[in-house]
Amino acid sequence: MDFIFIEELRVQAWVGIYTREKAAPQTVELNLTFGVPDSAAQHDDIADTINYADVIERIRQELSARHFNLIETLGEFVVALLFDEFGAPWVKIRIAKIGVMKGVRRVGVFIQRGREGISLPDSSLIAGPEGKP
Ligand SMILES: Nc1nc2c(c(=O)[nH]1)N=C([C@H](O)[C@@H](O)CO)CN2
Repeated sequence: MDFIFIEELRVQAWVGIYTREKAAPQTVELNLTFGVPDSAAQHDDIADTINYADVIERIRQELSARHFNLIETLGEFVVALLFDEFGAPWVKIRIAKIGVMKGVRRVGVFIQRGREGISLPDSSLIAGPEGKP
């Protein structure tokens, strides 16, 4: 398995439990890593892998179209999108709200999951930006 990463993807999302968060979207930052077949590199063919431009477009579309109370629910939704629509065998995702609380730069959720039957790689090999998950 190879891994595609997408770092510091900023998306407008409807998320939060407060009235102001239900009235307007806010910027969330996503860091994603997902598995792709290493056979894609051998064939040098986009048809054999997951097109990361399509992933970014679908995340933007979906997050602009629905509201989530919890950042955890939003995170699980993106994981399900990668599994069900793109067939990713393994996903690591970190989603953060930016500057929503005084004295806190980012707050959010981190989820790492393999599809049923897919064993997890050693996570130390696939650290996110600056070594963060
Ligand atoms: N575990 C969580 N706690 C909180 C969440 C959340 O999504 N998961 N959300 C909020 C508010 O929406 C907050 O972001 C507003 O500042 C509070 N706690």
